[in-house]
Amino acid sequence: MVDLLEIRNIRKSFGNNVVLKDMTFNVPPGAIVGFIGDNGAGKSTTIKTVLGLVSHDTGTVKIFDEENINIHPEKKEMIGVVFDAMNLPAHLTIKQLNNVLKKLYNTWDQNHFYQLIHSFHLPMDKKVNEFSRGMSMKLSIAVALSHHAKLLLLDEATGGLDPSSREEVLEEIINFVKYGDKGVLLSSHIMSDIEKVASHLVFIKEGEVLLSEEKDKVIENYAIVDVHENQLPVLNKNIVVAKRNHGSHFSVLVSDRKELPEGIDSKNFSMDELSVFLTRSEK
Ligand SMILES: Nc1ncnc2c1ncn2[C@@H]1O[C@H](COP(=O)(O)OP(=O)(O)OP(=O)(O)O)[C@@H](O)[C@H]1O
Repeated sequence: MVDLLEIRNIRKSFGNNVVLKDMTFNVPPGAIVGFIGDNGAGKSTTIKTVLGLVSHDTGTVKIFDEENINIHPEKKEMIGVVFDAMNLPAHLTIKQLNNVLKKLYNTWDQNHFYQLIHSFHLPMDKKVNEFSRGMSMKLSIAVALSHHAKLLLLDEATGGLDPSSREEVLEEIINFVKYGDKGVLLSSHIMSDIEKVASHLVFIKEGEVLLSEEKDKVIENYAIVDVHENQLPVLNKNIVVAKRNHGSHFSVLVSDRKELPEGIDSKNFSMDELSVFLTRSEK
């Protein structure tokens, strides 16, 4: 099966500021890709580029194997999007919104929408502009999940949610990919969420991909080792992903712990530690 989303060598600048440099990764069918990077790393710009909301300078974006600029409006319905600040019509109640969305999307699934509204504990009678930030977020997620999308682009979608709402939303995201034909790009700063649901990890820093890998491979094979600078040359260059300098010592992230020379001990790491390591490392 072809990738649902394929981003190849994307470069984007705003004036002299190059914010995406050679960005390359993909979302295969069945995958939940955790998209991770510090504030300003380029996550939202990447997602906006995918949607054609900002133009890119060079590179290609393919959605469902078609260049995103050529994508037919009907196929656009197959993309569900949640941004941090969504603009759903403020003066409508959920029932009224349902009537609008029914006309907007050929594939609108009212039953599923109301099911999600119920399990997200959203009020039917309040207007959207009376919703809290978290409630608005849950509503946006319910909308994105209710038009039979094949690809979900979720930008910080779980950020403002309380722990039990986050769990409900994460369960729905896992449900979304369960038949193996749909995929999700999920940007988040909450590493426990990524750890819970992601099948793939894409870490970026200053518009560049530092690591793009299946999560299980990272957990099974990757390791962080502490070495003296004199020991650096004994490490196989092909397995060195990134390193951090601490004076005469280095912490090194390697992609295959089995390739480590004898006498160099590896340590396990949490997703949080991996995230901090990568964003503070040199390549
Ligand atoms: N419209 C714009 N004009 C100029 N610069 C922009 C614009 N949009 C984004 N940028 C810049 O692009 C860079 C990447 O921003 P982006 O919003 O993609 O980061 P992000 O990874 O989503 O960050 P956060 O985690 O804080 O949401 C930042 O330096 C930002 O200032």
